[in-house]
Parts: sequence; structure tokens; C-alpha cells
Amino acid sequence: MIQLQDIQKKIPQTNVLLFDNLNFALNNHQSVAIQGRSGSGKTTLLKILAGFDTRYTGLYKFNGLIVSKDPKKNIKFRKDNIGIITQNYNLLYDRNIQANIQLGLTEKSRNSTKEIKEILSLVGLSKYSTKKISEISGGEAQRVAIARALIKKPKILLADEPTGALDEQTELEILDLFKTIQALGTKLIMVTHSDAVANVCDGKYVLENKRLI
Ligand SMILES: Nc1ncnc2c1ncn2[C@@H]1O[C@H](COP(=O)(O)OP(=O)(O)OP(=O)(O)O)[C@@H](O)[C@H]1O
Repeated sequence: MIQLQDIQKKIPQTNVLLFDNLNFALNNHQSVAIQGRSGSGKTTLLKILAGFDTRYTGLYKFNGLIVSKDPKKNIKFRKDNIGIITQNYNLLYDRNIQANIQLGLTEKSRNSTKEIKEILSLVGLSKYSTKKISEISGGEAQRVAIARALIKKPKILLADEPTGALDEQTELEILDLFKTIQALGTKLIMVTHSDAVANVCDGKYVLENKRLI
């Protein structure tokens, strides 16, 4: 489904290679954890998989088709297939939960209250939809970020350190949510420093020496 072939990428504004002949295939995995030292390129790898970072050589194939390196041409690929949860969640703090989740939809479909109700229920936030992001906890903000990424029903959910800032109990709750998401058919690729989080995945890779091992 997802395939990276011989990816070579330099650290921006330098001649230093971050990835050299990096290969990756999602194969039959439902979920994959990516681990590795700080600065090894985990976030950069997620940005390539999301179609945001196209400054590399090598091929990125999705369902057998090459993902364009022209950001204007790969908008449809991103919209149709990819949900992403970034490290700082990128939520609008002065808007409420519902408004933030709606940002995951295209303008045309932003009024779809049924989808919003369903996703609020899935992430356990039905009662809080009108609360502002500035008034909720870190774990709740994480759920909002997950809901916003999932509302358009992506084929793949990419998550960068999804539980990095959470306590153990909230981490367990988010892991349960990821299991539900996988059972609904969304594949998950997540960067994590936590072995407990990596252990819920059925595939594990380490980014080391410019490659995935
Ligand atoms: N836009 C950029 N301009 C210059 N250097 C960059 C840029 N983005 C990333 N880098 C550099 O590329 C390397 C990889 O960064 P990346 O954020 O992908 O690593 P990481 O493995 O996710 O790190 P961490 O675990 O600390 O989040 C780092 O050395 C970083 O400083």
C-alpha cells in the first residue's frame, strides 16, 4: 500500500544526508511504530509520508502509484488518504472543539453534523463540543487532534509522538482509541519514544544510520 524506495534526503540548507537509500513498505501491517534517536529524522519521514515534504530523491508509491513531488499535484492524494497528528497538535486555542474538528473537512462538507457527532462520540468528547481548546486538558486536546485527523476517514493516520506529553493513564486511553481506529480499518504509522506505545503496533522500525531497520 505504502512504499518508499531508495529515498535520499539532505538536511535542509546543508549537504548532510539525513536519509540514504531508505526503504519502507507498510505491507500487511495494520500499525507501525517508528523509533530512533532525537534528530534521526522521524518527523521528516512522517512529513514525506504525508506528502508535505517532497524534496527528496527516490520514489514514494501509494497503492502502486507514484506520489507526485509537486505539492500542487499531490493535494488530492493528501486529502483522500492522509490524516496527520503533529507533535504540538496545531489546534486553534480560541475556537471550540467542534470548530477545530471541522477544520479536518473540506469547506463544502463542514456542515456535516452527523460526521462530527460520530467522531466526537468515538473519541469520547460528545459532552464537550463547545468547550474552547484553551479550556481543556492535554489528553482532551490530543483527542481533538485525533478527531480532526480522522473525520475525513483517511486510509492512513500518521501520528508524531501522540502520547509524548500525557500521563500513563491518559496514554492508555489514547492507545485504546488507536486500537478502535485500527479495528475500523485505518492504518496507523506513529513515531514514538515509548516502548509501551510501540508494543501496541504490529510492526516496528528504528531509524538508524540514515535508514529504517
Ligand atoms: N526545516 C529544517 N531546516 C533545517 N534543518 C532541519 C529542518 N527540519 C529538520 N531539520 C534537521 O533535520 C534533522 C532531523 O529532524 P527531525 O525533526 O526529522 O528529527 P526527529 O528524529 O523527529 O527528532 P526528535 O526526536 O528530536 O523530534 C535534525 O538535525 C533537524 O535539525
